[in-house]
Amino acid sequence: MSMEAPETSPESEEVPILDVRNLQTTFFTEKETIRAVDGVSFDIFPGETVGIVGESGSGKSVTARSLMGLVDSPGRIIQGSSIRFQHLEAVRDYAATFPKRTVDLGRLEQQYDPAELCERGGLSPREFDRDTRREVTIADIVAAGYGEQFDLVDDNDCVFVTGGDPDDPETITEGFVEVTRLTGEAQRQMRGDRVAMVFQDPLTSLNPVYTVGNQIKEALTLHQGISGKEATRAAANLLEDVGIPDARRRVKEYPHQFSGGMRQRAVIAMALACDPEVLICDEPTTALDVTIQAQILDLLAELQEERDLAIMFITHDMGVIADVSDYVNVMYAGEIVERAGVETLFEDPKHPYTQGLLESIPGQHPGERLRTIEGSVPTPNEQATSCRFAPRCPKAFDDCTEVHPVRVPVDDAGDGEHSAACLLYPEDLTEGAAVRRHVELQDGGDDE
Ligand SMILES: Nc1ncnc2c1ncn2[C@@H]1O[C@H](COP(=O)(O)OP(=O)(O)OP(=O)(O)O)[C@@H](O)[C@H]1O
Ligand code: NI
Repeated sequence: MSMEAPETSPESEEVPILDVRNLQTTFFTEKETIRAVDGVSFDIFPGETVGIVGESGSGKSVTARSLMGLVDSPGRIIQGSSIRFQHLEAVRDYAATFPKRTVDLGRLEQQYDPAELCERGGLSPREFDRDTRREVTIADIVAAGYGEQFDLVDDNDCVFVTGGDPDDPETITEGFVEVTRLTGEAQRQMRGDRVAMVFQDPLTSLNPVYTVGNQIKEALTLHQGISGKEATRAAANLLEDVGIPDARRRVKEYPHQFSGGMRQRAVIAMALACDPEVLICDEPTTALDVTIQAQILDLLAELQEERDLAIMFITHDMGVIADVSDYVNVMYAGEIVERAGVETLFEDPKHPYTQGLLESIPGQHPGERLRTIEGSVPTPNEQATSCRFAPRCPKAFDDCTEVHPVRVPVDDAGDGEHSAACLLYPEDLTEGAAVRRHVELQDGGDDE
């Protein structure tokens, strides 16, 4: 996985493997429109675990399924959303395999002025998770699905090269595969070979009528092209890697012969059979008892270290989040309301929702009844014009029902590592000035 090309600069290692911007996944049911994921932005670096935490119905699983290209009908990822997969080896591989779907963005960058395109199309920089039009790039416009209207790209295009010659994939130094634009074989290759997912219930991933070994072998054949005796051996090795004792015998057993914890280990082995760069875990330990849960979390940490895996870890359990994450995204009603490094989040939570979640961890106030946040997560049916947490928020004031907060930096360092979407911030401004700042940012900055 190392980047051996001599022209690769050291900075290229600093690129997040997944860059998610303004992700919006909407369910268009007969009865209503549900904006399950509504403008979510975050990134994940190789070897890093990014947690997503929030109450039931906040949009965690739909975020995960969007990254996997597994959104069920009547759901759709809508225009403006972008999920960039920025693994250099994968980009080269895709450019070689799908040359007709590969675009030289470097060339387009020389021909077009993104700010002018925004102006012409009436596009707000918010659409690209940017503060001002000047910050918008051609990559933003194309990735978010606005390239067609300016005749920059075709519907089919999904591999975007920003450095190097797309016709000579080995020379590529920078680029991305846009996950939201993948279809057909290109999508299948991403889902299998590059990004894998582990669900809460291992039985959704295991077929009861085949042996565990055969299912892992099938994954190995499909994604790594190995079969026969070699695959049998590799399957047993994988089971061993995930800590299943007596693996050589157990590959021949059926899922029902495994305990819950062992099944989840088998599912993780299956995910690893694809040798993915990104592993998405959606409540993988929720159904397990505490001891087994801890073992699975240890296993994931070990595998991450060995393979430099990027992990997105979803749970509603603040305790688990504290254990596994490097960074945490707190989700509420389809939005990320706070993001911080794990220690910062627990020591200095800024958003009243995060503060509420932390207060509701059992054992915070011994002898007292467990505190909970009253009420429940609303279903976002319309574009937000106010703070969706305001009706439950102990700190809400009048403007909270009038202005939709934008996520702003809240850390002392001001490096953007810690941000929250709440009208109480930035703290150094007066309440009125802070509210005005949010209105301005919402409108797309003070571009002149
Ligand atoms: N197939 C679907 N059709 C319609 N609405 C859906 C569908 N899947 C999810 N939703 C809606 O999207 C919203 C977010 O759901 P999601 O499953 O992502 O929540 P979650 O945060 O994972 O919750 P939990 O902790 O219960 O798993 C919910 O309002 C849900 O009703
Ligand atoms: Ni879920």
